[in-house]
Amino acid sequence: MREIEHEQRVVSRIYARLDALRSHYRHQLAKVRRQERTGSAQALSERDAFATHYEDTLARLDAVENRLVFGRLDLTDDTTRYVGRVGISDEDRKPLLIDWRAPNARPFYQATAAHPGDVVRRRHITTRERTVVDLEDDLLNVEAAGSEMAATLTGEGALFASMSQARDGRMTDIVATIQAEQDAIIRDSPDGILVVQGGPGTGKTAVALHRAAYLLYAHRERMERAGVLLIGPSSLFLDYIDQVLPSLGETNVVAATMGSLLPGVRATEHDEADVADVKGNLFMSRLAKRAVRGLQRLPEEDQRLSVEGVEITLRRDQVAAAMERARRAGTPHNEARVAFVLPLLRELTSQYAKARGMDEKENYAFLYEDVRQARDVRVALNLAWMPTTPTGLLERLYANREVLAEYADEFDSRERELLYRSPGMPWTIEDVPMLDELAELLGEHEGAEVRRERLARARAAQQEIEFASDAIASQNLGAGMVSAETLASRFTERGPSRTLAERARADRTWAYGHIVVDEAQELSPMAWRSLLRRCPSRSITAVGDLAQRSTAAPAASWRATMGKAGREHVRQASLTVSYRTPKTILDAAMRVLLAYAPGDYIPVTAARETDNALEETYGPWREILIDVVTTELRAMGPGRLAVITPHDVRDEAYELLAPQLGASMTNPHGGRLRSPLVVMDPTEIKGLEFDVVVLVDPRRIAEEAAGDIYVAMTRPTRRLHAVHQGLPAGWFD
Ligand SMILES: Nc1ncnc2c1ncn2[C@@H]1O[C@H](COP(=O)(O)OP(=O)(O)OP(=O)(O)O)[C@@H](O)[C@H]1O
Repeated sequence: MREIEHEQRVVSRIYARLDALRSHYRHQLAKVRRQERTGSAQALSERDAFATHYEDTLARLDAVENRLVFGRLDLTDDTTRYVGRVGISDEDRKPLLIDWRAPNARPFYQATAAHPGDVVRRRHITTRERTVVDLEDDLLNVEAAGSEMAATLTGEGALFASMSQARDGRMTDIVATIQAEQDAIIRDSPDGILVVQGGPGTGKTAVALHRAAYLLYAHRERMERAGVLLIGPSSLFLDYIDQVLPSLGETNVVAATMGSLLPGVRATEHDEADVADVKGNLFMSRLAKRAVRGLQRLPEEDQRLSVEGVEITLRRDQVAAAMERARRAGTPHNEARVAFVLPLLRELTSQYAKARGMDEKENYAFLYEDVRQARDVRVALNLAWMPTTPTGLLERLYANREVLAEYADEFDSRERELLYRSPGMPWTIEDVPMLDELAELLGEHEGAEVRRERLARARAAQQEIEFASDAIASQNLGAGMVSAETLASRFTERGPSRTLAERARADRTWAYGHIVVDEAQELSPMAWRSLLRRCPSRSITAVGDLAQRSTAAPAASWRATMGKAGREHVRQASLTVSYRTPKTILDAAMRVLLAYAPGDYIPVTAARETDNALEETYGPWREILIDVVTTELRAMGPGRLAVITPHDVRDEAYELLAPQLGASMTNPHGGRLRSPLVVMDPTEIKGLEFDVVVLVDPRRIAEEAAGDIYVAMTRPTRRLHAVHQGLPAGWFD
């Protein structure tokens, strides 16, 4: 009791300091804002620099209210450190609280009885609002060093309390209870490609997000300037995790799905597995090259062209030479068109001047315009070097079986047929890497005017950055908290402009400082190409589980799924303890997976068990589902329940439940994930978790894809209830 009182005094003092800092920055911000908006551009820019700095700092301080302090380390030299969400010092700059990401907070996550380092005692402090409600100590002294087991999970009480909470449809951060194997991955070097293999519920998503926050802290200069890109499997999933990074005080992360990666295209639906397989194959990049090359066509013979009634000749050999030169420059197709067209227009202008008997030099501008605007000339040059957009080109390619046969000869006729689609159909998520590939090969498709405007904008942005750098330097701002880019992104002559994240999102050619990929097992080799393009520094963390792949064929190794990225410097790590799924359910899921897709899976140990974890009801689901779901909802109390069905009956199951349970399926305050009851198929449910899962027709899900049944069965934190008409022996025994 005395201990709790003591810790309460410390925690209260840290909160008091947090309040003081908040009010200090609020006061400063108000003062800066009161200053008149007059003066030189330099003065304005300084004012804005201050305002931005204060706003950022305030936003960070406001975001860390909950569980601000969660740990204490007692060291061999009799000193004590408190660990929390951010670093806070007192008025004399003496540290009161250490940021969880700082090097000297590391023993909080890493010290074990066997390897205590200089830690004598680690204490987990649990707070509710600002009140200390529980303490839990690990004594890491020499006597304890014999029991390695005790150190496998750290802070078990806090960990179990957090794991056993009812779900509310939003992921929360795990800073207070990060486990040692997770911490090692979170703090790993940013260089190269790190692939993390982990079974269901082992914290891959949590680790990926905390790693993003860690890198933004430990390598702030590099990461803040270029931003971090986070790729998730669906927008629903991004919605599920969107609280985590802000609660860790980080906002400079661009979250996207593969379907929203390419500006201007927004794909939300997947192709069928066999189509997806073809579209993900690296051969597609060759198809892209040939399709773009096909836009550059040498005419069969010389062409007679009419300009204002005067006949001139576009010579085949001159077209060939111009083509050769333009290609040699190595610029994308649309951009190289200028290099192709200019010498030919010059040549045609000479001919035209001669034919009209006029002096070429004296009348060049006007003769040149006549030639350039002549319909014949435009048509002939376009046919030889056609400018186009990625979507236009792919639409024409997929709608033409002959062209497909000509360009895609690596594929057999069945595979080519899978690519065929009629024009006007919406793009799928699997189309995006190919569109991205084409965008890269084609380059910008824009008139000279648009290009000039873009260049002018880029120059203005550069000037703003220089301005901001000056402002930071002259005011001694920054200290790793704010970069010139961030500042420049907040103000322009026209007032506040887009944030770094917004600018990065809108720019196909943006080079990110780091990319974090979740559910990476779903990425095709073509998708990996799109990601590598966005990260020339090859600083990538990919987390996933090969056993949870949706495709019919399980992948043998990570490298095999990654295409070109697999040939880069790839390090692998694994996570082996599941914090979500109770043991009985996890074991059953593994048995089913092995029955449908035998393989060598890295074993996963469940950290917890629940009573009555498995249940089954026999019968036709259309007749019994309402009863099963109603009973489960009642028994669950607070929390969330998911009904998981095969894809083709998902809507039917929803319609069946809606008349009686509609109220549980809507939440006016927070979208679908926040409602107590959802109906989803195995693709949508990926990465999410629920207290209770009712599984409809599991056998069919398993027969369609072993990975899908494994995903579906491992979503619950408490209980799995299957509704079926017969299962093979061994499923639930
Ligand atoms: N160290 C931890 N402390 C507390 N909770 C944890 C910890 N690690 C993971 N969890 C919890 O376990 C659950 C599963 O984590 P997460 O979703 O990150 O797993 P995953 O490996 O991504 O799962 P899946 O493979 O199913 O996508 C989450 O509720 C997460 O908060």
